[in-house]
Amino acid sequence: MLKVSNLCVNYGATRVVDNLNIELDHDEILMLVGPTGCGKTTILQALAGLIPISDGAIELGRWRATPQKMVPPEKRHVGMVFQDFALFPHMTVADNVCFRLKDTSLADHWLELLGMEQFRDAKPGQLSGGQKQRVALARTLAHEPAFVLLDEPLSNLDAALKDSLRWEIRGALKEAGVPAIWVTHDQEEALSVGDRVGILNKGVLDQIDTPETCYATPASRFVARFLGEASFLPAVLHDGNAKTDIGEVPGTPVNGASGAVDILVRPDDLSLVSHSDAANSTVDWERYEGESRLYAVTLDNGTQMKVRVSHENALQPGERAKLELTTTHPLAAFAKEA
Ligand SMILES: Nc1ncnc2c1ncn2[C@@H]1O[C@H](COP(=O)(O)OP(=O)(O)OP(=O)(O)O)[C@@H](O)[C@H]1O
Repeated sequence: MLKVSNLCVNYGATRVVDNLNIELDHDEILMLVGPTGCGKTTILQALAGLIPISDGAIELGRWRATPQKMVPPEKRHVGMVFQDFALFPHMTVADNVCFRLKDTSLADHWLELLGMEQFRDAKPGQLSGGQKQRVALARTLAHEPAFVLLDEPLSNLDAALKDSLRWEIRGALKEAGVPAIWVTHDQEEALSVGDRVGILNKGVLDQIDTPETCYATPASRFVARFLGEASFLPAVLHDGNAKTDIGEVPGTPVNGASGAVDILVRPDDLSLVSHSDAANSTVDWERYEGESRLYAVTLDNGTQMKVRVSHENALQPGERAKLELTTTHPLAAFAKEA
């Protein structure tokens, strides 16, 4: 188990990672997300042993690193995967994967598993971005790392490739059976391929939990907004029931919120009907998304909500419409902001 306890990292007088606690099971994948500059790369560098830590401990198997006891990267058996692939351009695929490797049979195993065996003799310059990343992953896993750190491995690839490669990477990590921390900017990637998601806010982990829990019951408004479109609708929460101007739904209190609250509403928790006698809102703007349309709609009570509907349902800005809560699952209820 990879265990990070009360980890703090300072750059000079500035604390960049504050009291981080993570425990990862032997084959668990944690997706680490957060806004730019919140400390994601710093965490990976600290775990890899590339920078000193200021407080706390990192441990895995037989080693334990603290501010007093630096464990060098090679003793941690860490595998790293970067967005720019970091392959040697003058070496073939096979030589890249076998670089400093004692048992080269593992290289063949991972090249085959990642569909790259026919490119053994190619140089990185002859490969596409996705192929390069497969080689980089094969190289990392062939070295039998004790844990793997991935720093935005898909950010240099186009959208269509990202979608398939993320599942290949997940499959390979699961096959290797190692804990992994995967930094991404992509909230869809974070929610789909990880076993758990950690959301970092200015160096502090706001929440670490399953994707479903983080999305449906965020620990804070920051997490709610970071993981997707979020609208906050005034409601009165009583006995697990949230009453709003546009319908009643089950409510789950966050941090003991009760009475006058704001419930978190996602765009697919709502329906929007035009030409209704019971119109209660006005369309502000529309974003065409192909399969669907996203609307911003202001209710007559002044609250702006985002709602996603079928692409067939075209409304114009300024048009009156009826917005209704249609979900039956419980919505997270937050105390009113001061
Ligand atoms: N070597 C350094 N010396 C001083 N400050 C640094 C150093 N490296 C990073 N920082 C600062 O530490 C903070 C965290 O940086 P970090 O690169 O970990 O963020 P990040 O979440 O990975 O950002 P991004 O998503 O943009 O890659 C930032 O404010 C950054 O400016």
